[in-house]
Amino acid sequence: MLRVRAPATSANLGSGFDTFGVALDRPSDVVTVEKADRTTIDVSGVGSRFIPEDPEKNTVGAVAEALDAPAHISIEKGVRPASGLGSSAASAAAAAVALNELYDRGKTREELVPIAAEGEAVVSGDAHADNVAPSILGGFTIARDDGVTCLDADISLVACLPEIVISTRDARQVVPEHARMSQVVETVRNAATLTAGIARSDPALVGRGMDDPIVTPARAKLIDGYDTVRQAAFDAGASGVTISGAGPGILAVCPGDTQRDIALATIEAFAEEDIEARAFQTAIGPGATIL
Ligand SMILES: Nc1ncnc2c1ncn2[C@@H]1O[C@H](COP(=O)(O)OP(=O)(O)OP(=O)(O)O)[C@@H](O)[C@H]1O
Ligand SMILES: N[C@@H](CCO)C(=O)O
Repeated sequence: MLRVRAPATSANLGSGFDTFGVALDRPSDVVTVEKADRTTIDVSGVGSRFIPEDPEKNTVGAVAEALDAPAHISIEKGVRPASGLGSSAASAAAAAVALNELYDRGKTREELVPIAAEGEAVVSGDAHADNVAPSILGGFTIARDDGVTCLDADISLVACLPEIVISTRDARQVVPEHARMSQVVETVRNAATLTAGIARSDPALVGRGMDDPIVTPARAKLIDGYDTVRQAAFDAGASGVTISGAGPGILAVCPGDTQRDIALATIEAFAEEDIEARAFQTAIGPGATIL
């Protein structure tokens, strides 16, 4: 029997759609695996009643299949599903690390990324790796089809989670098919600025580099109160604010000692719209850990 904790993640960071992601130091999922003749799954914890236990429909089932590692898999959810905090990816990442170890498959952490991404295909129709990469490797990750680049950084964040449900599948439907060249230029400029900010652990640069003129404006329409909350976070000192993953979570970068004020400001701004929310005061953190 083996237990692995894998963290929530925030993907995209605005300018890095389907490419950038960060591991968050909280919340997380814990997955326990035990060898079995066929894969079975049980799920407990936050939002577990919305998560299928059928291996064909749960992200961890796809991972067990891809590693040819049948097991009884117990998932303790700490990351609410359909949150924008990489809930489905946290379970997949934990299962990939756990099953690789349980069956002695000898894959490196980087080799486990596309395997865990198979789980994302089950829930969103697309095997994007921008959540599973940081959940497995930790830090800030740049996920490409041919591998992952990983950087450590010390950045404080607030992840605010409103009581709204948006599925990644639905949020991918509103992504524009085309962009103007001026928008592409702005996105490249911002993505480069953000990456430099990560390399320097500079929250001002990271925040400035999160602006995205293409995907975020289209998705913001799905989140009631998005503009109010974004402005409230900036007023409380955030250096950058964007949608976390496919939403509805919102991610704010917190310079200096602004974290608590930003967390409260985002909760209050959602409350003004009659939406309950909770805010995690978090930071870029480590990847999956064998317990
Ligand atoms: N192990 C799992 N954990 C969480 N959700 C799962 C799992 N397996 C399947 N699902 C399904 O995946 C969906 C949630 O995934 P989705 O990608 O929409 O949200 P998310 O992972 O929180 O968000 P994001 O990828 O935007 O950060 C729900 O419909 C849920 O039932
Ligand atoms: N890059 C993905 C992350 C959510 O799974 C998206 O924004 O759709």
